[in-house]
Amino acid sequence: MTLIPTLPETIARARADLRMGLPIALGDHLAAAVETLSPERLADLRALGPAVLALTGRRAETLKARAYDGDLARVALPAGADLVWLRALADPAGDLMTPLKGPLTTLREGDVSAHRAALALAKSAQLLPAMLLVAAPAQPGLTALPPGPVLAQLAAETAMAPVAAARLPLLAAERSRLHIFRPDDGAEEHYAIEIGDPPRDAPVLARLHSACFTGDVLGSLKCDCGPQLNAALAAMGQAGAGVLLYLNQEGRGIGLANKMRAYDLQNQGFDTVEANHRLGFEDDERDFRIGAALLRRLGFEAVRLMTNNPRKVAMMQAHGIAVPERVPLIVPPNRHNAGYLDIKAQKSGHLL
Ligand SMILES: Nc1nc2c(ncn2[C@@H]2O[C@H](COP(=O)(O)OP(=O)(O)OP(=O)(O)O)[C@@H](O)[C@H]2O)c(=O)[nH]1
Ligand SMILES: [Zn+2]
Repeated sequence: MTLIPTLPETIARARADLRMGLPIALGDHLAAAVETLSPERLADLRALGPAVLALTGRRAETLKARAYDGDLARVALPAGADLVWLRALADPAGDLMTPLKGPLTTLREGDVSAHRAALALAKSAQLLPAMLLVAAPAQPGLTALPPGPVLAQLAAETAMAPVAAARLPLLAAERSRLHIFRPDDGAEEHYAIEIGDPPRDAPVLARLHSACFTGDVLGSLKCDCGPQLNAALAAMGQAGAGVLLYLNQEGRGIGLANKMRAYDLQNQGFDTVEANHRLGFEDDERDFRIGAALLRRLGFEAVRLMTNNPRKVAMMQAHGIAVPERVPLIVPPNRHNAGYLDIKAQKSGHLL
């Protein structure tokens, strides 16, 4: 029967539900995102049984909560815990103002697959990775998913289909085409800008650019994205050939809202890596398999990759794209981004 939603389609619905504040069923648990949960729904969920707050190991570290499950911690809700308490654990914005949230009691033993799937879904919905879970059966009308298969599906590579392409003369290169690719899992579309008519049997000058609304569109001085984007297009224009992938992985994959939370933490004195960790994310949540898949779909097998990030080179090679040459893409620092660029060199291995 083809009219029943597939697993990836149901996951896409679950992402939308969580973003709206609607709980979902994960196996024998109901799960809701703390960020979007209303007080009324919290009360209804708590009426069903003892509730647990699932946090990533990263967030638990900041909160000094024991993460017995390695990459995640299950915090038991004390009797008086309300939405203010939950949000304070979920969101590090107030950590410095109200540092003492504990002592927190975390659970050990038992099956954590629903909790792990819940956190993976929160990340894939670009919400704060903090999920409230209650052991209760699925309710009519709620999106229901099996935890194990959800985890496997979220870790799997998504197929990308070309949707449309057209000529798009650019300031940097008049002979350019913009290609749109759509994933089959209802997630973000990604773009490829093909400059000139690069031969498919030779390494192409290529750039994998991750979306940065603040840098690319607003000209933010806090990062190097805008100047890197322009420099890459200019180099390709000059060479007469190239391909720039514009990947909608804003904020290294955490989304613009979480990136602004990270910026707020940076204004409190934390660096770009610490800010991600305090929010409960890894330093870099991007899936670079998408870039390799798009290059292959466009017919490229080898790239001269414009990047300072050795991880990008390694990920291309690991996913079947040869990188015979890395082309550095250094732009002059300014007084707002010098610290950020230093941290990328020190902690993320960027070559400067
Ligand atoms: N989470 C987070 N993301 C940021 C921050 N500053 C910039 N970004 C994001 O970081 C990404 C920058 O990616 P790129 O320039 O493609 O990659 P890179 O890893 O720096 O490597 P290069 O190829 O050398 O530029 C974009 O998605 C930005 O939105 C920050 O402080 N926190
Ligand atoms: Zn940027």
